[in-house]
Amino acid sequence: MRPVTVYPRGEGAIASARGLVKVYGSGETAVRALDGVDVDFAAGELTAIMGPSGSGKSTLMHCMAGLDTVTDGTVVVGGEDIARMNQRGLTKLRRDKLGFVFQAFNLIPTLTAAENITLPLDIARRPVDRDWFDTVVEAVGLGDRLSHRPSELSGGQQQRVACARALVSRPAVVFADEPTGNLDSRSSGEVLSFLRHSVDVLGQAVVMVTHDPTAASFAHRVLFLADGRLVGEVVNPTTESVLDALREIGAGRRDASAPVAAADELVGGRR
Ligand SMILES: Nc1ncnc2c1ncn2[C@@H]1O[C@H](COP(=O)(O)OP(=O)(O)OP(=O)(O)O)[C@@H](O)[C@H]1O
Repeated sequence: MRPVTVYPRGEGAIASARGLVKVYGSGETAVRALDGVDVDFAAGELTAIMGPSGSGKSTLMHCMAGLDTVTDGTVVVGGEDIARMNQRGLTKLRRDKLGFVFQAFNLIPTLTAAENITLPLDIARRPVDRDWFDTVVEAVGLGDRLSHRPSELSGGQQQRVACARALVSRPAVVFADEPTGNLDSRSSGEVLSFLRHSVDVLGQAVVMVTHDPTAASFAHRVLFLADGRLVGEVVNPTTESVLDALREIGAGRRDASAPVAAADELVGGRR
């Protein structure tokens, strides 16, 4: 594990945070969920965020995506400072510049795959760029399933529809929160391969929270959070190097004589 790469003044990043602090509550019960995070996410990069339960992964993603307010610091996404935006501005930013993939696929059961994919654009009354739609559908490998409803698709196929829905508006960044949390290993592989493909071939920026070292190994870079701080990164990760980094975090926080048990608990504790 090495120190987290931060670009000078965030140049070249599609989304950045500096000095990001998030405190929930106040007084004695206040929780400092993020404690001064500097981070940059680049286009053409799939970044995984890992760390123990309660380390601040979801909070970081929510603050970067304008889903939660920040206590201090700056967050810039697609050139806009979202820490200063009002609710209307945040709604527009999420609609126009961000894509989301959640653990639950959140597809509309009565709509076909194609209709689910274009739903955000249809709601926003924005035209569908047919060339881009075809590119995304081809990349996701669902060309022959477009007229199917979610109940006629496997879990992996449903999540690939959700990924295509996140990409169809050409967002600056896709945020994926445990995108493979509900999938078996084969379906996880399908979804992760697609997310990686969307980054390598379509130039997308994807940020993914995961507890799974194998899922993280699909990323270009894995960031590790502990107690609200970014404590290191692994570039071009493998399952093994991610496990080693988790052991390092576990070893620093617990009995150093039992780092492997600590890592196993971090990795397996959620299953
Ligand atoms: N709405 C909230 N109100 C109060 N405290 C919160 C709230 N949301 C999160 N927290 C606290 O902030 C800290 C970070 O939580 P967060 O959900 O970001 O962690 P996480 O790393 O995503 O955890 P997990 O892996 O369990 O999902 C935790 O101590 C949590 O209890």
